[in-house]
This record gives sequence, C-alpha cells and structure tokens, in this order.
Amino acid sequence: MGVLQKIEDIESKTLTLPVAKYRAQLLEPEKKGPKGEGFDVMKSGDARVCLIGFPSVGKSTLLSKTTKTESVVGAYEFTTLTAIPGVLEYEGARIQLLDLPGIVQDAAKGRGRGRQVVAVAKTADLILIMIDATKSDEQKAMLDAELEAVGIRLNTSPPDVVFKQKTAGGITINNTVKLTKTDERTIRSILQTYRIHNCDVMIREDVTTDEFIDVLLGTRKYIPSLTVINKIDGVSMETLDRMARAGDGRTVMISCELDLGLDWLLEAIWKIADTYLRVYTKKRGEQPDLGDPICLRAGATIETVCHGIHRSLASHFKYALVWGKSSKFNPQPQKVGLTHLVQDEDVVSIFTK
Ligand SMILES: Nc1nc2c(ncn2[C@@H]2O[C@H](COP(=O)(O)OP(=O)(O)OP(=O)(O)O)[C@@H](O)[C@H]2O)c(=O)[nH]1
Ligand SMILES: [K+]
Ligand SMILES: [Mg+2]
Repeated sequence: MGVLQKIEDIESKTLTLPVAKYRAQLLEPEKKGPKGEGFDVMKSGDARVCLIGFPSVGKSTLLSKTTKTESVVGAYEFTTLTAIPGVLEYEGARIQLLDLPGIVQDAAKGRGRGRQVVAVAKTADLILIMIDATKSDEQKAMLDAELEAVGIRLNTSPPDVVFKQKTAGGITINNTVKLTKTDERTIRSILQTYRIHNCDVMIREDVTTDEFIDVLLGTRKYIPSLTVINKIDGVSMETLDRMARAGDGRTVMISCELDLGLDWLLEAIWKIADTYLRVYTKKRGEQPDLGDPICLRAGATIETVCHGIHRSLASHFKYALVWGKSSKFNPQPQKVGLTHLVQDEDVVSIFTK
C-alpha cells in the first residue's frame, strides 16, 4: 500500500468513525465494582424527578432552562456522562430535577451506562420520559420497556396486599375480596418455594399470582411518570395533532428551543408533587427550620423522614418527637417510632442512639 493510499485510508476511516461511538464507550460500566449501583448523587430531602430519554432529546436543555444549574447541551449524542442535579423551587418546597445520560436500547441489560441510569430512575418520585417529536414514535414504548425491565411499574399503585413475616404460628391467609386470578393453594406453594413457613397474608384486591410475588419480594418500584414530548417546533401541525391524540393524559408537549409549554410542564410536575407533605425538622433546643421543608409523598413515615435527612440516620434511630397534626397530643408533641405516619406541616425531631 502506498503512503498516499494509507493516508487516504486513515482519513476515510476517521471521517466515518462516529464520535458518538467513542462517547458511548465512555459510558460503558466499569469492569470492577458493583453493577447497577447508580450514580452517587445525594437525594436531598425533597422529591426527586428523573429525566429519562434517548440521547439528544433535550434533557440537559430542559434542566438548564428550568433550574439555576447549567448542564452542557450538545448537538452530539452522549453529551451528558453523569447525573446532574438541579432544583425546581415552588412555595418554599423544592424538587430535585436530575439530568441523566441518554440511554440506549437494552440499557437495563447493561448496555452503556444505561444500567446506572435506570438504577437512578428507581429512586425517583416522578419520572419524566422525554421524547424527541421529530424522531420515531416507538421511543415511548422502548423506554417503558427499559424501565419495566428493572422492576419499575409506571403509574400503578402497589397491589393491596399486606404481608407480615413472623417467627412462629404457621401461615394465615385472609382475603377481603374473591380471588379469581390466583388461589390460596398457589399462594401457599409460592410461600413454600421461598421457604416462608410463618406469616400473615391479607389480600384486599383481586391480584394475579405475579402481583402477589411482587409484594412478597418487594422488588418492584411504583413510580408515577409524565411523558414530555420535546422539539415540537420541528414537526408539522398534523404530526402534533396526531401525537396529542395518541397521548394518554399524562403527556405534555414542549419546545425548549421556543419556550413553548414549559409552564404547563412545571405545573404538571407540581400537580403530581401536590400529593407531597412538607415536614420540618428541628434540632433539640432550636426553632424548626420553616424555610426548608422536607417534601415527602403521602404515606411517608418517620423512617422516610430519616432517609430524607441522611442515608444512615434510620439505623441509629432511637425515637422521634413529632409536633403537629399527626401528634395525638397536638399541640403537644408525641414520642413516636420509625413507623409513625407523618402529616403535612409536622415538625419532627430525631433522637439517635
Ligand atoms: N429544535 C429543537 N432543538 C432542541 C430543543 N431542545 C433541545 N434541542 C437541541 O437538541 C440537541 C440536544 O440537546 P441536549 O439538551 O444536549 O440533549 P440531551 O438529551 O441532554 O442529550 P445527551 O446528554 O447527549 O443524552 C441540542 O442541539 C439542543 O440545542 C427544542 O425544543 N427544539
Ligand atoms: K446531546
Ligand atoms: Mg444531556
């Protein structure tokens, strides 16, 4: 091969080697270390919203537009290589908006840094599924499938089944509704398979066998989602109309570029966040910090509050004092344990061992 031809050869290769491919390699999970751990971003006490989508749909553009954080925007794929947190503020409450790397198909199986991304999505209180209006209609179904593959159930509540393991007494199964999709024998044999010999099971919903297993293993996460269709500036009115009709009532159409629909989107996020409770923390002998609530979902307990303050707090927990609606001595405080349900505007002091 002559020198000129070699140069030509190299040049043609350089031109055809997509930069995106190399950037994608940067996202490969590291060989050593635990897999699927997610990025190490502290979940601040407030609600977390995760941005999930294929590369270059405009996730970072949205973060940069709606929060004070600048996340690098690029016309090339895999611009974002890690998790970038920003903060949405509203009436003293805050929501953490988390920009994440784009995922590729089969992310859940470990392609790219996808496994880490979906692991972070599991910690979200709300997932924004972001779609590029100018690209294929299949994006939504593909993203749903990736989230499903890691055990995320979108927009459904957990099955109404209460499972309590005991140390003795055998198995008791009670159901308040007729079971048409599974039966007691099946449930007993499943319990046996998992070597559970003593427990109380209370079934208050006509569950399937799979749903029962979900409860038993506790591996599923039930997370609400909103579909965000970005770049609507790039499609025809016809296409827009078709996408609007195909939407499921949980769809918001925006253009980050033209500032279209962003207010609606923020409103929709806060509407979902409306089911959040604000809890204030107070150190012994100090006034509660009323300007800095922890925002929690309905059904939150003192344990959830602990997690909101610090990851390891619950393991050192001794007791808590709670003032407000959830204290049965209101306006006096009540001494409570980890399972106590908090209510909106409660003030909580945590005491550790
Ligand atoms: N036409 C149009 N372009 C947009 C819009 N929003 C973002 N873009 C462009 O889309 C490209 C990708 O934007 P990014 O915000 O980097 O996308 P990303 O989803 O964060 O991409 P990765 O981090 O690579 O996954 C950039 O060139 C943006 O300027 C929009 O509403 N309309
Ligand atoms: K990009
Ligand atoms: Mg990005």
